[in-house]
Amino acid sequence: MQQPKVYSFPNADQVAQALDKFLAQASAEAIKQHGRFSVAFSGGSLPATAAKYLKDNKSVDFGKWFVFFSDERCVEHTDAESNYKLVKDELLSHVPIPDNQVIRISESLVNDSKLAAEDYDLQMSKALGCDIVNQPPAFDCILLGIGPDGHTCSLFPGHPQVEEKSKWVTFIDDSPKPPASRITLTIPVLNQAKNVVFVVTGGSKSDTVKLIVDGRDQALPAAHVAPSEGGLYWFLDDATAKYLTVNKPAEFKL
Ligand SMILES: O=C(O)[C@H](O)[C@@H](O)[C@H](O)[C@H](O)COP(=O)(O)O
Repeated sequence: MQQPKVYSFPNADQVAQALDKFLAQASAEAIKQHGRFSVAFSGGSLPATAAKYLKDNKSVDFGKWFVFFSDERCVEHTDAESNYKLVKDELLSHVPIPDNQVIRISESLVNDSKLAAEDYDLQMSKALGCDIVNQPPAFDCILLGIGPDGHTCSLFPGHPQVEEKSKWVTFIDDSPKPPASRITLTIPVLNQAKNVVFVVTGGSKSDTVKLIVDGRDQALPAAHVAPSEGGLYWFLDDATAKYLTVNKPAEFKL
């Protein structure tokens, strides 16, 4: 596992500018190497930050992007709680990603999170064109946030989903963060990715980030994210990075 690369910026707007540059380069490299860019988005504040400059970046070949969701609430696609709706509003409705290259939860299954998770796993393996029965899919990029409790995706402290090793998509019906029913990628998938990028701004999680980035406190699910061969990145604002002393922020240069 590589050491995390930590970048810190004066404010969330500059985090968004840097993230735009990072994603533009990562997607260009992936498209050059294997003809597509597979990226998974979390919900919360992440889509707005990731899309702020990216949605107007004319250098990006969005036609070769395949968009997935690191986790998703078990709700209709038009529901205000839907991560698909959030990413659509912030990014998908502004850029030319073919609709059949956006892999979303099946609406017909949102009332059965177990079936929704199994279906999403099948959709994921079909879209990535690989037989992932024996090994997790290798996303080009997975974009993650964290909660104050150190959750990421819908992997929450003290919940069994954090330890799931044989499924690539699992489900939860007692999420401490509403809504209660969700599907989520599992740690083996996150750790197979070529790039995992945490985006945390606002300053309210500086203690949590310290425990994860410096302390690698395994009680916190986000600390389980350690890509075996891929890169691990933290895009933070200065208010969030202020307690880091072991993995101090480095100069951002691509
Ligand atoms: O569906 C979700 O709720 C998210 O995927 C979740 O894991 C989110 O990333 C964190 O809760 C951070 O959310 P904020 O960035 O809004 O604090």
